[in-house]
Amino acid sequence: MARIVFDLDGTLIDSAPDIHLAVTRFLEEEGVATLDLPTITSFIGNGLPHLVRLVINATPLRIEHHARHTKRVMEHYDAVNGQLTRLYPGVRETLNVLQGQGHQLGLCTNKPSAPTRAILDEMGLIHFQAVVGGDSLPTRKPDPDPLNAAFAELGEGPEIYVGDSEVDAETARRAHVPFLLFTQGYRKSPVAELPHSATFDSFAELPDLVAQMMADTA
Ligand SMILES: O=C(O)COP(=O)(O)O
Ligand SMILES: [Mg+2]
Repeated sequence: MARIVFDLDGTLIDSAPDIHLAVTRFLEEEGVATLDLPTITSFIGNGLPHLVRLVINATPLRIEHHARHTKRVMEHYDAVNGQLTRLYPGVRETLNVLQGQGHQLGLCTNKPSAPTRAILDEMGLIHFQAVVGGDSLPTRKPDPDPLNAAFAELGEGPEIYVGDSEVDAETARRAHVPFLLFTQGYRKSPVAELPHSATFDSFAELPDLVAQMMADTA
């Protein structure tokens, strides 16, 4: 059986509306014009401190206050996390199927660990034997270390990484791990520009895709 590690934002959950809400509350508090959902969605992928840097660059706010602003956006996010976030269709059923087939499941996200644990609890996603967050290690994706750490915690078996973005494709490439690209997440470039082993549009396709990859590598 395989070790399958998943990305979180834009892969298992559509969390952009809550991240947008947190940033909106923060910008209102600062008396600054708010940014729309597509803009904030395009900022997701490299972790919250990076997202706040992009927000600062898009507003009159100043980079000297990055640490304080990051802390405040995080507080707003912790307060709203789960309100507007939804699982992508079929996620729960597919995780149940893969776990039932004996695969070892893990999570590797650039979202900080505390809100990651909170949203997994909220969504009842209890499938992961390894959870690596954006602040779990000194580096984050696209550095391959967090992904490798998740696989190491899962023990033995072929490795598969499942994600939605440029950052995930690059992480998989650097870790030399087969990458399954979910096409309905927060990717900014065309599918063809992201290195991948296969793509899928719906979670119902994933168990067959995994079985096929295992047969190909056997
Ligand atoms: O928090 C982010 O910026 C991205 O999170 P992800 O790695 O789960 O897509
Ligand atoms: Mg993602």
